[in-house]
Amino acid sequence: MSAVSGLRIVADENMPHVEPWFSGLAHSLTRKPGRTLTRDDLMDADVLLVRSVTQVNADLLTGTPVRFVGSATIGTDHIDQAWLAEQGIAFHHAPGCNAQSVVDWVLSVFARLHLDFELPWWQRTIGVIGAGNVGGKLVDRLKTLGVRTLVCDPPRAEREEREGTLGQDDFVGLNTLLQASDIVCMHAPLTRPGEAGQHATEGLIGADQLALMKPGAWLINAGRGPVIQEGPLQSALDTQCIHAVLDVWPDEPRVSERLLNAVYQASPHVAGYSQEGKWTGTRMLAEALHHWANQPLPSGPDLPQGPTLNAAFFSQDTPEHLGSELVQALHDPARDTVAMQQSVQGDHIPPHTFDALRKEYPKRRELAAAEVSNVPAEAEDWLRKLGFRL
Ligand SMILES: NC(=O)C1=CN([C@@H]2O[C@H](COP(=O)(O)OP(=O)(O)OC[C@H]3O[C@@H](n4cnc5c(N)ncnc54)[C@H](O)[C@@H]3O)[C@@H](O)[C@H]2O)C=CC1
Ligand SMILES: O=C(O)C(=O)[C@H](O)COP(=O)(O)O
Repeated sequence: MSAVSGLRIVADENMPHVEPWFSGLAHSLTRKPGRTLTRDDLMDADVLLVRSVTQVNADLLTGTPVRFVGSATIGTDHIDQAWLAEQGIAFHHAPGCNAQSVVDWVLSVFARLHLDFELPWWQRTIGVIGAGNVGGKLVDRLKTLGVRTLVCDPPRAEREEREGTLGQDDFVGLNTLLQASDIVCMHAPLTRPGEAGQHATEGLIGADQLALMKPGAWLINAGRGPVIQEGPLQSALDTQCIHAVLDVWPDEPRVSERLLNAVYQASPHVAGYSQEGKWTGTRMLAEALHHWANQPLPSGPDLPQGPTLNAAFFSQDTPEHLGSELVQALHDPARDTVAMQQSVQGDHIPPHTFDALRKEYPKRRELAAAEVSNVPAEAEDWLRKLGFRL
């Protein structure tokens, strides 16, 4: 195939590192707000680069010259992949790009629970629903830390049974996981019956499922909001003794004040927003587009060196306490919660305010980017297992 260049590229204005990686291929590079992108914006575009807020389907692309769509995300529920394939439009996304970021975000929530409630989460049973790139990494990290984990992932369990590769994780059914877990972490994609049949996840967690949870258990969702039904969740938080931490919302980008007030920690769909995760998402699309265009990938930008944390400045009561404080130093979910609470207008956070919180989100690094100095010998093993470099 001959090399393609001079592409007219339209990219989401919130996608970082686009110029250094794509300008060599571009005749024009136009940045647009992804949420409000229209068909008219694409009448002169060959390539469309989006994030999770743009619905890419026949309504958006019919009659446009777009031949390549890239989404710098793990999730693909905003993309009508079947329609793109029918039209012969190439599609690429970025599987796993920000998986470590989400795992580190979960650890920051655990650290908050430890510091606020003295909850020794490492001695509890943690259930993970959806064990792909994100959930699988989380399970591995928890096992390394010696935590008892339960995994519910029926599509993976079926595939591994078919392929004879069962054994790495002990899969359990959803009901068993909900009944037996002290903390439930949700990392399933948003899928509908048409594409995923009996394993569709939309509305997977409703009143019957919430009623199975242990009194006092925690439900953490960093997958997609509509996997949990809003009404039953609200009732369970109001009347049952369960607690929730939400990064994604049933009616996102609108968040009701009532639900916001009922959860312990809240964030505006930013679990994957580490600098590493965003950098990798854009780079994976750059690789895919350069491959499609039969052009060599330019050397892109590098991320700055991560921070150094001096353990001597943190409480060293126990290794776990030091770990929680260091994790909070890199990312404190309480900061996001306050920002969400301050964004309520009337009885909800409006979509444009939710999007503004995401657009202006402070830079965040993954645990592995941070180097910790002056670590007491007894804490070294725990900090390494959490993911820090010493
Ligand atoms: N909050 C955030 O910022 C982010 C959210 N996400 C969301 O997390 C989801 C998961 O990400 P990855 O693990 O990288 O995706 P993945 O595709 O690698 O894994 C998803 C796993 O969920 C499993 N699954 C599917 N249906 C299920 C069901 N009914 N019950 C239990 N498990 C089921 C699949 O078999 C698969 O193993 C993404 O689809 C995306 O929607 C991803 C990145 C950032
Ligand atoms: O990768 C995914 O999937 C996500 O959920 C993204 O982290 C969401 O970020 P945006 O694409 O909406 O910026």
